[in-house]
Amino acid sequence: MEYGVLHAEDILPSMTPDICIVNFYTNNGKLGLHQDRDESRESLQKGLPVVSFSIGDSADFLYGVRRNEEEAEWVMLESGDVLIFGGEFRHIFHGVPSILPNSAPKELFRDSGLSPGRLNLTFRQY
Ligand SMILES: O=C(O)CCC(=O)C(=O)O
Ligand SMILES: [Fe+2]
Repeated sequence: MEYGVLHAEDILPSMTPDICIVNFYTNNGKLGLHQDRDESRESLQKGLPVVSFSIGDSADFLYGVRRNEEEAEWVMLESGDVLIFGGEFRHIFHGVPSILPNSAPKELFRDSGLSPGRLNLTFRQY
């Protein structure tokens, strides 16, 4: 992995998103390790990035080069975090094994009317 990069566009190809996939996780919500490969062959070959926005409760996020939870790396995604993967890591396996209930900023649910849980938006180019 590259560290110390200030701008994702310095290391990833730019894209114009035309797809947004919306996931909503309740307290027991989870998503198994998978690759995002429903986009066009060209998009996948170019490594056009997936841009993922997390809103609401925090989530454990696993990622790795194989579909193996034991080997996977882990990061916590909190409300407001933006995760981007593309380039040589476009085919990385990733998933959400668990949500941390009641971890969102309190004002969020109060002010937005969003149901308790975690909202994730991923933008991609087909
Ligand atoms: O909820 C997330 O952070 C990941 C969502 C995801 O991997 C997907 O929609 O393909
Ligand atoms: Fe995914």
